[in-house]
Amino acid sequence: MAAVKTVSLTKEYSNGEHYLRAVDDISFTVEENEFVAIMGSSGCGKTTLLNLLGGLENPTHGCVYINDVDITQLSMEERSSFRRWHIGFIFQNFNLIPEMNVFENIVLPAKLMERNISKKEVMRIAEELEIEEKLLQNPMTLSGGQQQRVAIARAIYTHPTILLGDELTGNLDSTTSISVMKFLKKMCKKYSQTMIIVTHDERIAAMADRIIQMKDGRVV
Ligand SMILES: Nc1ncnc2c1ncn2[C@@H]1O[C@H](COP(=O)(O)OP(=O)(O)OP(=O)(O)O)[C@@H](O)[C@H]1O
Repeated sequence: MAAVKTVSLTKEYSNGEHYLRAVDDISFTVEENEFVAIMGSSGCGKTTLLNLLGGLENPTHGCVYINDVDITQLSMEERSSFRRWHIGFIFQNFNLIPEMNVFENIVLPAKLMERNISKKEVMRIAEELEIEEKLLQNPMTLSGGQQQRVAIARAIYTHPTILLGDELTGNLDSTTSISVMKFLKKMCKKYSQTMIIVTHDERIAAMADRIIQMKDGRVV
């Protein structure tokens, strides 16, 4: 079974009189346990594609299958529940909740899934990401790179089958980026996860099993 499959996936935005095809008729498959990097110049549609894969936007045409479920056919409510159980999303702007401390942010998706929280497991992940001393702090008091690692910890704590990341190491220096990616690869292997990331960083992309190159909304 493919972990992710898109069929003629298309997203058009209207800018007044004009239509822009940010994602233009993309069909591809990502296998279970595969690590794919999406690359391409600014504005070519990478973030839009990732948002469609994660069900955060509706396509104009086409379908997205995640674990054989066409998420474009789900209601908003069904899609949020599906996303919670199957997809981990690491956003470019982190989306951390300022009213909660770092620990509470990391375990929030698991709480929403009504799972038991293991402090030991949070600690293990936090140590790998070198944020173990920040767990009781407000995330807004952390550096951009530290906030990014909190967002990564939150996305992986529930071990989602699909991990989607938009420039997930964009705020980290190159040594930290590589070590974070090595850790994510190890976790994906251990928990049979599939990882799809958008990156501009050639060294990060080189760690992937496959690179998908985009140009003007298409896979080239
Ligand atoms: N909500 C929107 N409304 C109108 N146009 C949009 C919207 N979101 C994205 N676009 C346009 O769609 C195109 C693709 O944008 P997208 O953010 O997917 O590109 P990208 O490859 O991720 O770029 P970058 O590498 O700079 O982040 C761009 O021309 C952008 O202006």
